[in-house]
Amino acid sequence: MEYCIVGKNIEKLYGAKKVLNNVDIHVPMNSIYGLIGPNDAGKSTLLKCIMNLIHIDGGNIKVFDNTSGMGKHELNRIGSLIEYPYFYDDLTGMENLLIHSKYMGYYDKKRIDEVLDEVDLTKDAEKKTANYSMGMRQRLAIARAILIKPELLILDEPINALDPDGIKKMRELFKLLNEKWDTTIIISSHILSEMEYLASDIGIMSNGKIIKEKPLKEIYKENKDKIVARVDDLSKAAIILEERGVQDFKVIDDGQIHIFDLTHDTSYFAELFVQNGLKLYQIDIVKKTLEEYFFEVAGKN
Ligand SMILES: Nc1ncnc2c1ncn2[C@@H]1O[C@H](COP(=O)(O)OP(=O)(O)OP(=O)(O)O)[C@@H](O)[C@H]1O
Repeated sequence: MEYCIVGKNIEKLYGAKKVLNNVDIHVPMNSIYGLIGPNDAGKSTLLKCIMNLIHIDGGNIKVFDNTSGMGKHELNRIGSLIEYPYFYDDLTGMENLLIHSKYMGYYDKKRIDEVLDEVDLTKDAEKKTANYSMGMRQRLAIARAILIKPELLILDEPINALDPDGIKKMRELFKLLNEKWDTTIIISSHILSEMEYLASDIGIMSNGKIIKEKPLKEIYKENKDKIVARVDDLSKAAIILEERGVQDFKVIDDGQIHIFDLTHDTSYFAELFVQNGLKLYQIDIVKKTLEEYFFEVAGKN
């Protein structure tokens, strides 16, 4: 597998506190890598270390082919949004992007108009950013990050200030960048349902470590689906299952029974319950969500 970023044994201390404790990270080329974890896990710190905004105290980070980490050459291939989106607030959105494109040596007025349109800011382009809402600042920061058509995009909680429409548009934009330009994207977020839509790979951080790293597809494959049935008499349903030798099930308080033994399908259990006189209100196969997986993994750690 080809990787865009490989970090090994990364350590970062603030005073005596080890904020990153031997972090290993592997970001596959052309992936959308969702970095998730509770508050204080160290996600922003890790992204800052990858960006070389702060120095690491141990370990190493390979960016593209550069084993010394992020250098000048790599920075020209990267777009980022880390923490609060700062701008020259006396200038307009457009002027801020013009300055950034000159600074990056990527002057293309057409591209500036294009990114403003992509983040839905065309009509606000001539307003001073001092008058932007937080959501508008976040969208302008995303426009700035994608301006140079980066090969790698590093986004720290890029959607937390956006409304549902803004979140949907950004999701489509990130997917488009990934599919059309092969942009590798590392994105940290607390919105796990959003990560499920977006990410191809997941890294779970807890207490300054990456405790799990996997393609989302594998997470789904490993985490067994379950059959969820809603019936009128849960105790009777449990007895019926036991009589049939089904042991891997759980009675849930709110009228549901969860069956993890999937050697039979839903129609088998539907027939079994109905033939034994139960009222069956609903029966479905349900996939484990990323949120459930996250709590399971984070809970163990
Ligand atoms: N400049 C700093 N000086 C001292 N401690 C810091 C500094 N920056 C971060 N920390 C500490 O490092 C720890 C990890 O912070 P970090 O912001 O990386 O976590 P996070 O996972 O991004 O959290 P959140 O989800 O809340 O954004 C926290 O305990 C924080 O207080």
